[in-house]
Amino acid sequence: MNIEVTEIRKQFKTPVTREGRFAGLRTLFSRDYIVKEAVRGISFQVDSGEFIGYIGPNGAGKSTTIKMLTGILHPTSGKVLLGGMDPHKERRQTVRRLGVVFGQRSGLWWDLPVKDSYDILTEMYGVTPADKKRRLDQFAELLDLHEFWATPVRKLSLGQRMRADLAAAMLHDPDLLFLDEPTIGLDVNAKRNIRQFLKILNEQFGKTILLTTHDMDDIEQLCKRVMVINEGQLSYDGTTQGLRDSIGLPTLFRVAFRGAFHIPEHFQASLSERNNPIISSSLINMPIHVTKVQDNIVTVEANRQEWSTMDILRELEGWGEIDDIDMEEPDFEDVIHRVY
Ligand SMILES: Nc1ncnc2c1ncn2[C@@H]1O[C@H](COP(=O)(O)OP(=O)(O)OP(=O)(O)O)[C@@H](O)[C@H]1O
Repeated sequence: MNIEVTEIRKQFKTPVTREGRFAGLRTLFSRDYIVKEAVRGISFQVDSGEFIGYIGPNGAGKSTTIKMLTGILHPTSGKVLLGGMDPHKERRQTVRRLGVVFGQRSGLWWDLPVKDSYDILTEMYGVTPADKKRRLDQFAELLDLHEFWATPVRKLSLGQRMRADLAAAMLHDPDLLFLDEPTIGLDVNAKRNIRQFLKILNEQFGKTILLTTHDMDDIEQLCKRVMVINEGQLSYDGTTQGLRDSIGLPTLFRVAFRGAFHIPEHFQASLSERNNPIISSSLINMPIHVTKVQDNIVTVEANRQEWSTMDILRELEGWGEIDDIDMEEPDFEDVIHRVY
């Protein structure tokens, strides 16, 4: 199911709080409001089958956007269409095709065993017993649900609860999934399991997934495309690799030479800068420069926006006979840090 979002805005009006006698009553009847524009004119399209990340700093407007997409909030202006339907006006039809998972709170009944929650949900969505059985068998295996099948939700570990919630969101076989922080608070192992499951949902089941997260490993490992929201507006919409490239943090190449090698002087900017910052400042703009030489290993920082990997390798080959090369991309956390 595709998503079409056109120029959506959301303003929140909160009454100005009065002070002094009868403050509460005066606030209630006040005509003065503070207007907060949480989302300020966002447009994007998501094709069926995409796995897209939606990231931004705290308070940027992510949850407000998701609430408008899922029909919980109505945009102050602009339009949302999910598979051609308005999620607010055609709520019943859209809800059937949506799955929503919030990492911070469970969609299951706290005191009931997991399986009882599934019974209620399948009733609510009118899922046939045969479909219910088929889907639960499938997810029980993929998410290892059996170990806590009869346990009340409140007694589950965070990782178990997340698995139970994901299966719950899939019971009515939605086309489109909204996931809000599905790996929050999980240990490395549990995160890996959840990511693997999400990958299967997207690649094998063809689900369209929009993922909100503060975990940049989620984005790197799962999403080809990422949108960044900053102060209510999109500041980036493109490939994850493109975001990395646009920030221009250097890639590190560690090259081991066999035997003698020669580094052309103009690539030694950083080395000489350490010794003499004045001489080399004009050379620092070279697309690659050597930052360290230790025995036969040369470390080179390269700006891959200016030179392709092939250009860089060709240049390095000219310096001597290469024994081995190790390449290290900039850390995605660092990239995002620059974007925010
Ligand atoms: N119901 C509301 N009334 C008034 N202001 C609100 C309301 N909901 C959100 N806001 C404000 O709108 C802005 C965006 O909030 P939102 O929850 O969408 O951010 P977010 O990107 O999801 O943040 P986080 O990463 O912390 O969850 C914030 O300044 C928030 O205080």
